[in-house]
Amino acid sequence: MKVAVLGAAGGIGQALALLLKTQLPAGSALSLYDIAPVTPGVAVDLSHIPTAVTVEGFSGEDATPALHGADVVLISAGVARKPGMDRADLFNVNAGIVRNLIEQVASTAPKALIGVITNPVNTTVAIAAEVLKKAGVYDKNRLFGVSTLDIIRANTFVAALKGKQPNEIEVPVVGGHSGVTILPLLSQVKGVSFSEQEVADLTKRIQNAGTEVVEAKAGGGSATLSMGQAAARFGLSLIRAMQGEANVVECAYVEGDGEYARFFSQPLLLGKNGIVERRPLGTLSAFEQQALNGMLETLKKDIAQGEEFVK
Ligand SMILES: NC(=O)c1ccc[n+]([C@@H]2O[C@H](COP(=O)([O-])OP(=O)(O)OC[C@H]3O[C@@H](n4cnc5c(N)ncnc54)[C@H](O)[C@@H]3O)[C@@H](O)[C@H]2O)c1
Ligand SMILES: O=C(O)C[C@H](O)C(=O)O
Repeated sequence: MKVAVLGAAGGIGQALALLLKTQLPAGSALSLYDIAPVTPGVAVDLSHIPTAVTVEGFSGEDATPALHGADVVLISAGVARKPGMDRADLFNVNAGIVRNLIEQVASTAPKALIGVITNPVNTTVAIAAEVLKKAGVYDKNRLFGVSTLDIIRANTFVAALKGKQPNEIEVPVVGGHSGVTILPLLSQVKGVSFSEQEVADLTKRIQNAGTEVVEAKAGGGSATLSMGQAAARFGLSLIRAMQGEANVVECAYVEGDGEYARFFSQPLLLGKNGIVERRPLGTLSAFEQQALNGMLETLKKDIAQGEEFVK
């Protein structure tokens, strides 16, 4: 299997590349691309780690040398938030970056599974879908917005509150990846229960966790290390499913049946060609149902902005 990371010299890209170098199955290839000239050096640095994963690095305007033969492409190229900004403020710069990179994926690795990390995810995934469609290679089972960070955060916060080990907790997080569109389904977490106040407080904390990091970094960027871990988890799940492992389920932001919005994060059964089955959300509490209804206008607007951008 070959995994390409686009944006590989950045905060997320380097953390993700390190985790993939140490955790991809033996015989895998890791291909790093970033506009920054340091990228081949990042690859040389990683190549000294003794695992059976080859690493190559490419820089400059052309991403295609990194994309030849890629089975999975993870994209974190773009700018990150500073305090006072919300994710939508990144659109002006990142929309064009994602469009350009996806055009190159479409021409060079049209069958790859693509994970979009670059914000605003609610919108950049719609851009990616429209670009792939224009190129005649869109397959809605192969394009994912990576929302795994919301899940690992939710797992961490719930475990801390309830005195559990984080690996015992799995919180489904559905909707989108910003503010009110992030909806943790706390009513579905096995082995714990919550008061109404706990649900309200936890939901708010999970929705604001990105801002918590942006403010703590005080102008030095947004989440990179936890996102590296989240993207590695998601990318490795894609690889495990592609290699035939059964019952690999992850939540991600994908095009579904449009019941809530064209793109929506929900649990997905993964397989050799990406999504095998979109799983239903299950029974929602009254709080969750109200939050779901309340997010849809925002989410649909975010999606429409991406669709318009490519028209
Ligand atoms: N999906 C999520 O949950 C999630 C979480 C955290 C961050 N993010 C987003 O991920 C993105 C990257 O964050 P980061 O902290 O790694 O930022 P960063 O600034 O550390 O790294 C971004 C990298 O992208 C590269 N880049 C910029 N323009 C490029 C282009 N045209 N082609 C190739 N590479 C290019 C830069 O050279 C840089 O190395 C941001 O948009 C951020 O908001 C998403
Ligand atoms: O908050 C951000 O800007 C980055 C990312 O989307 C996050 O959730 O940490």
